[in-house]
Amino acid sequence: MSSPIEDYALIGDCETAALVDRTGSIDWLCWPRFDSDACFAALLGGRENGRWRIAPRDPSVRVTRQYRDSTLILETRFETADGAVVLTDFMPLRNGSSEVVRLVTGVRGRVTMTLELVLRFGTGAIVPWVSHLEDGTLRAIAGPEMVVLQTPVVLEGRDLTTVAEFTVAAGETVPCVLAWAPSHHPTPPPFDALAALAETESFWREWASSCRPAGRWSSMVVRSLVTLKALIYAPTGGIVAAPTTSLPECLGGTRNWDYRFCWVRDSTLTLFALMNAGYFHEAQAWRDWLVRAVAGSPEQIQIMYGLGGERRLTEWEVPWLAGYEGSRPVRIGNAAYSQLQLDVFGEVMATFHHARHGGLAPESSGWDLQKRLLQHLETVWREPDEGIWEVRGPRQHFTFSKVMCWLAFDRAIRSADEYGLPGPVGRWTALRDEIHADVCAHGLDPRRGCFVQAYGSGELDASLLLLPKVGFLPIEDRRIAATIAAIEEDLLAHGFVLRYRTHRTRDGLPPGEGVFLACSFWLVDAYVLQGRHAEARALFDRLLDLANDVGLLAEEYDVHARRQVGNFPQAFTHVALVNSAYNLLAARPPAPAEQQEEATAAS
Ligand SMILES: OC[C@H]1O[C@H](O[C@H]2O[C@H](CO)[C@@H](O)[C@H](O)[C@H]2O)[C@H](O)[C@@H](O)[C@@H]1O
Repeated sequence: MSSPIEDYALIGDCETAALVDRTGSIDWLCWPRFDSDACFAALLGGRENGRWRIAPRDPSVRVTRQYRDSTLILETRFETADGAVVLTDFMPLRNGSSEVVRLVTGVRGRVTMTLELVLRFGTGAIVPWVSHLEDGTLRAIAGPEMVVLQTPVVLEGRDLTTVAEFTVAAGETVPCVLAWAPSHHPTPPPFDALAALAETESFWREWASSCRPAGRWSSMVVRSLVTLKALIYAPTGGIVAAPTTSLPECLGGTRNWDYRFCWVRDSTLTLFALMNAGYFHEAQAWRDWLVRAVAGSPEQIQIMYGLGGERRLTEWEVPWLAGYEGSRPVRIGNAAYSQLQLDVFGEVMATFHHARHGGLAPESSGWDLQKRLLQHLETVWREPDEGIWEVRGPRQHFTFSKVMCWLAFDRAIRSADEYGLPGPVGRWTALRDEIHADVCAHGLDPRRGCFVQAYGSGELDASLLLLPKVGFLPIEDRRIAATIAAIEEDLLAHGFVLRYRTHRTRDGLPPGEGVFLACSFWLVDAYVLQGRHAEARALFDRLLDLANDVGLLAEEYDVHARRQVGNFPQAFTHVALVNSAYNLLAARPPAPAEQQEEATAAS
């Protein structure tokens, strides 16, 4: 059985990522891309579905771990009765090859370690053919894939598993390097693990050093940004929503989805957070990715794509995996790719508008693309859709979707005005005003005076917290105040925010899920706008407390089980965290005592 979600840490090389638990086991790794088949899938099944564990043979008295400063290099320290070792895990940035490096360094005494490598290609199903080459390399091949293990440790094959036992004394370092290559390529050459460590460290340090300081929240903000950067597929600029599939939104339930794709929504929001923190290079790469991905007929625009812009993301269920704590089915692919979600138009237009402010290099095809999107939006905004939450029930006229259509035209008008870009501005203005009137007429509950989830519905929806943030109505507007109050009354669980009441909404799925962390950060933002600073800070700090020991958050949190749930780590959540931190920071100047605290945190 896998570990609790919060026991995992992320390592990655900006093309794929792995999850390592507190016992030194890598239980998830898709190779060579985020969306490839996994060779370690124990996360969604058992050890027989593939994992790589390096840990002390005898029980550890204490396990602590941390990332090395602002990097993606994980250090797990095991204390045993015989001494202490540090296991350093990382994936070097690629330079033609792809590796997972594990270094075992003795800190005190002499510690006997065990290594157990279970390679199962095809996401936990295929046992490869394993051979020991003359130079000591272990090579595993099945079909198109090859994985090799290079280490001075003497390896042995037992029960379709590679095992070893070795002792590390204080001051010694034992390297283990696992490399992937297509099976028709030559076996990867010997790899200098220590040189790679130094290069990887300086890459991440340098990248993190240009982050705009976030006062007392700097370390959590940097961790979130490093995580977001790790989710960007470097060759194309596409951004995955999370590196995992099918971590359940409800333990033991069926709300299990594949997030290893690029949602236009999640990607734009990620960029927003990165730009907020001062990163524009990634924005440029993603804009170019988007221009390529949506090229062609505007009617065929999708809400999500593959890493390279692939369009067919057919969803299927994996029969051989038992699922995370029995949460089945395990899904690969995501049927949401063919949905209509009107909010993405607003998110795209807002992000590009923001990027212009930040000085993103002008590019004519970028504006052309945006104009084409608006042309298409003009023909579809009156349609019902699946909405931001991607319901699998009947389409509805979701209020948030319509508001984001308003936003799309509003930001286009502003871009045209401020940067002298060609319109038709008059046409966009008429549409913007028409949508605004439509939402105010149909998206409001006349009895309570608050906005509701969908036209004609009495249900609330946490996405409505974003209405003042995008400027649809001012925060002082009584309808906005009523909406925030109604959400506080109806959607809070232990002070955190549910997306909506699943048992009262036709989302096509059995009810029940955790509180949605991004939505909880949106409540922080709403409090900031309302000037409720103490409540905003209190909620923000409670949310930060949900992060695991290395600062990572999943999509949701189960307040009863006190467990993280949903895919992990999730971009959406970390994006919201970053934005809330900057919003809180900008809200008011810190008191003198806090200034001192923040200066210490930033140094
Ligand atoms: O629970 C229903 C839906 O859950 C997923 O969508 C959620 O994740 C997306 C990626 O982070 C996010 O963009 C969306 O707003 C969330 O609702 C899943 O991908 C859907 O297929 C599923 O219907």
